[in-house]
Amino acid sequence: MVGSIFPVEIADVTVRKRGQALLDGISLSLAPQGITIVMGPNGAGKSTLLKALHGMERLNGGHIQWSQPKSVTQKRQAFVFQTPILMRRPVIDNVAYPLTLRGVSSAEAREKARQWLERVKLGPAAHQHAAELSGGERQKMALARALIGEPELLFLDEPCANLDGRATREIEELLLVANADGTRIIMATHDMGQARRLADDVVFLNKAKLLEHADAQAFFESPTTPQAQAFLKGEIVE
Ligand SMILES: Nc1ncnc2c1ncn2[C@@H]1O[C@H](COP(=O)(O)OP(=O)(O)OP(=O)(O)O)[C@@H](O)[C@H]1O
Repeated sequence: MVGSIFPVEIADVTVRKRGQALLDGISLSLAPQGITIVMGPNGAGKSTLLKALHGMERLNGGHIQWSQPKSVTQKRQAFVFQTPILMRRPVIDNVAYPLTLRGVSSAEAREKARQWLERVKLGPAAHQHAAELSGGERQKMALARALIGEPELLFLDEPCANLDGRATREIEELLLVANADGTRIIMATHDMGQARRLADDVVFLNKAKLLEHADAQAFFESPTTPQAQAFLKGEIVE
């Protein structure tokens, strides 16, 4: 049994594009358990941080040190984007895809996908075309496709940004169950209520810089920076 990919040490990470720093000297250590919520105003660098951790951004400085080699680390992660990627296939094949990629037989992959579709309450939609699903259903499908591979770490970038309350609640319940079952979660959200409901710890970014990393209770009750205080009051942060 190979050990955990956690903890991860993020040391002085900088990402620049077209002369602009999207991440500016970020240093952070993330523990093996829980749900980390990445918060901050528009353009703060939340998506870029998630993508950098997932190996999707070239770093201009610093480094990210996982507790396992890169080849192991990347296979143990999954990423759910704000707008789910849809394959032009039935829902069940979209969900089975990560397993077929790994060489699991089509019958076994489809059976596992069917079970996951039941868990996310999409069982009746299994044979619909993915493009026929509503926004909330697409996100649940994306979540099932991410979780079917039993990732040690799941990234989510604003997964509920365009969803109604009911779909948001369903996604949050699935995330809490996944986390209780052992999947580490790192998620970017604008939604303060969602952050309060889900976070064990909060990473607060503003203008490409890390301003706070704290336990959720400490962050929400006594944020230390004026920017986080203003953000939590719903003020515009500059
Ligand atoms: N490929 C790119 N080239 C140039 N600038 C970019 C690129 N991607 C993002 N940016 C800019 O970098 C900044 C940080 O973007 P990022 O998406 O990480 O922020 P965010 O906190 O996730 O924002 P939002 O809440 O709006 O999604 C923004 O100003 C954005 O416009």
